[in-house]
Amino acid sequence: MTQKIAVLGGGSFGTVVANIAATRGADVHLWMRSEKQLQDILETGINTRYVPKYPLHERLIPTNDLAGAVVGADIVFMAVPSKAFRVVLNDAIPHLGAETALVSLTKGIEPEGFRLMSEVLEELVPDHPIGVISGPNLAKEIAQGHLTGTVVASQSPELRNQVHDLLSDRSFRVYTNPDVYGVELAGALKNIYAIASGMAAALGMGENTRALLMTRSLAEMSRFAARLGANPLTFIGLAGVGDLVVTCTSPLSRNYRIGQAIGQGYNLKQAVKQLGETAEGVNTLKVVKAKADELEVYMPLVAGLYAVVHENEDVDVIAQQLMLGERASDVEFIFDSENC
Ligand SMILES: NC(=O)c1ccc[n+]([C@@H]2O[C@H](COP(=O)([O-])OP(=O)(O)OC[C@H]3O[C@@H](n4cnc5c(N)ncnc54)[C@H](O)[C@@H]3O)[C@@H](O)[C@H]2O)c1
Ligand SMILES: O=P(O)(O)OC[C@H](O)CO
Repeated sequence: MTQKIAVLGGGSFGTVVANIAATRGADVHLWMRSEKQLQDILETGINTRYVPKYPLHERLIPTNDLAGAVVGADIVFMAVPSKAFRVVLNDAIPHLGAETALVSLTKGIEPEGFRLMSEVLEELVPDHPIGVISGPNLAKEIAQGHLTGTVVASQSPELRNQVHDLLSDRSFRVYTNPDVYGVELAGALKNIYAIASGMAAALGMGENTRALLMTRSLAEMSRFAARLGANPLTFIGLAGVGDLVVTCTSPLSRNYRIGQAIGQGYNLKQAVKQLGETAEGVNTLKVVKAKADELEVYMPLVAGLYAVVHENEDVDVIAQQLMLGERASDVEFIFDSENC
């Protein structure tokens, strides 16, 4: 039987995931709140604002009727920014079927209580199968047909298989992982380091610097994640290394572009305004800095970036402090730092 899929959020990533599912034969309802955007898609068959030149499949039904999109859906994919996630989910809940699965595509953290989106799902829809998708997935590259890998994480093997079968196609390969928290945390954390990398590029720093930054970012992310109970090995997969590589090197990443703008001398407010799209890393940086301070996790890059982005500290001064920081081990999950 044809599956009914709902994707809530008509931005770049929601649109490409909806289109892949439609191309694979599902009936897909792509919900967006903007009437203007809806009319544009109905008239042109393209989401011009977010993914121009990407024709949408005829099975993709754009709509602003949330109830109509969600009723009878086998899977609801949540594709709104983290700040809107809880509100949109609450609006959708009355229309969910008893068996409907929910999968988050969102890479952010709710500031109150440091909740990841899977935790918001567990809190609000505890009886439904839930999962998350994360990985090196620049929406605009997926739209261009570039070969792409992603990760679906869920504690339910049935849901992992269901999403794998729904979204796998010639240019989109789906891997699975049971570590929901680790996959999701990796996707949220890498946005922070993409800002730092964009900034370093704008300041003319070299490839040695980029390699140093990305490798130490990975060490810092996994240290923090391990302290929160995630499996640090998850970070060597696509959701960790993979996504860190793509967002720390590509100007298609909005978080990277925020860093570039700050490196060019714009302040945060100007950089966010200029971007005009979601850059989750800006808030994630704040939330993670507070959590790292609370848990006393050593995160020098987060502390340094926070000082530059949110406290207007001089980037050269912070970079010097980082370079002259305390003695540290290269690979800390293997060697005890006391013996290095
Ligand atoms: N774009 C990508 O390449 C990409 C890839 C993977 C994951 N993500 C993640 O997916 C999430 C969504 O990102 P995106 O790129 O699609 O964002 P986007 O900025 O392109 O679009 C966000 C969409 O959500 C809508 N929205 C915002 N607030 C809303 C609200 N209160 N109610 C209803 N709709 C609302 C906007 O109108 C817009 O249609 C983010 O967490 C992002 O990190 C993005
Ligand atoms: O544009 P960004 O920085 O939100 O990154 C998009 C995706 O997360 C890349 O995997």
